[in-house]
Amino acid sequence: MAHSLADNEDSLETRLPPEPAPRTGARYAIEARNLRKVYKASGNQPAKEALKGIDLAIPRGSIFALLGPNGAGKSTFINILAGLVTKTSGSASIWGFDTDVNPRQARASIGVVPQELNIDPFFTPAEVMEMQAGLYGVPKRERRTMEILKAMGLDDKADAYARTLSGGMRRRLLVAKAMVHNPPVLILDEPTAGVDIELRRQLWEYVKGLHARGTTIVLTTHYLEEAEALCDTIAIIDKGQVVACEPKETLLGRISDKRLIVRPATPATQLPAALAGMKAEVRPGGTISVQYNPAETNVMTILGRLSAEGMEIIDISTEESDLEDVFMQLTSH
Ligand SMILES: Nc1ncnc2c1ncn2[C@@H]1O[C@H](COP(=O)(O)OP(=O)(O)OP(=O)(O)O)[C@@H](O)[C@H]1O
Repeated sequence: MAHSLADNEDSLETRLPPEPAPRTGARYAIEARNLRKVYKASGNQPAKEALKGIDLAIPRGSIFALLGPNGAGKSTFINILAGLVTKTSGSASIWGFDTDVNPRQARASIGVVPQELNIDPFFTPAEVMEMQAGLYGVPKRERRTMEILKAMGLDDKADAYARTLSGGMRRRLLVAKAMVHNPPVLILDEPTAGVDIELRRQLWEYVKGLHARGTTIVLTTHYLEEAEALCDTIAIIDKGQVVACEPKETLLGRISDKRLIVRPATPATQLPAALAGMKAEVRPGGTISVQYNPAETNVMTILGRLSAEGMEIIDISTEESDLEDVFMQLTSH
């Protein structure tokens, strides 16, 4: 992706970020060091330490997921990067630009897609794009309104009132709007919250398209399935701290437990005594799921115990652990 530049610090033109001079950390799209945020006490609300020293390095070119339970601090982190919340201490840089030292370039290096669908219903997508381009000081000759709308599948809606757009189209318009100044990093805050499965998958395809064209993508999500399907690297934040940040496969490999699913001839209504002390449960339909670590427990031992208790088994299968297991283990929720 090309980044030409207005370099005048005094100019309002913060549009296209220059390639920063190579230096430590510049290979990261985003780098946070010991980032802290304490929201001050107000009224009867005590002060809240929302970020307790976040260290995070998001590689350039990745599709990166920021996962965490409600209140973990994900929005606070994103809002600090977007320049909407002031950090208490620590440092953050975007595309190699420190947010304190080069705030304009840092801000020009990211586009943020907010959670809310806040689009004026009486503007058309083309007008929304042109206004945003004006805000970022992108000169007319460099504007790519139709190109971006096309990439988001909205070119045929360029001149329709926003109020006539479907929810999915509005979300795509917000992504298009965030791309107006050609930022190398795009942050999506819960892009598919409350969106049905079909639309979610459609949005994933658009996001993958932007990534394939060179944009680094960072998204927050509550959907483990979304992180698993879309992202190559995943960080889990809990109570203002990073509890894991690894390539997806490494993270999934952390849990070596598997599950053995046993289907008895007579559907089970309660756990057999033979499984006492094991992590087991009866599933709807009367199958029994037993969690085990293959390095410690032999499947035949489990089956042998059930047979010895008189159970007739008609089928067995195994399941690998998924992101949900890792998430539950790391956040102990
Ligand atoms: N403006 C604020 N003033 C005081 N406390 C705040 C403020 N914004 C957030 N908090 C608190 O900081 C903590 C982190 O909130 P944040 O919104 O960053 O979490 P989150 O991970 O984005 O949660 P969610 O997934 O629910 O959006 C929470 O305890 C929240 O109540």
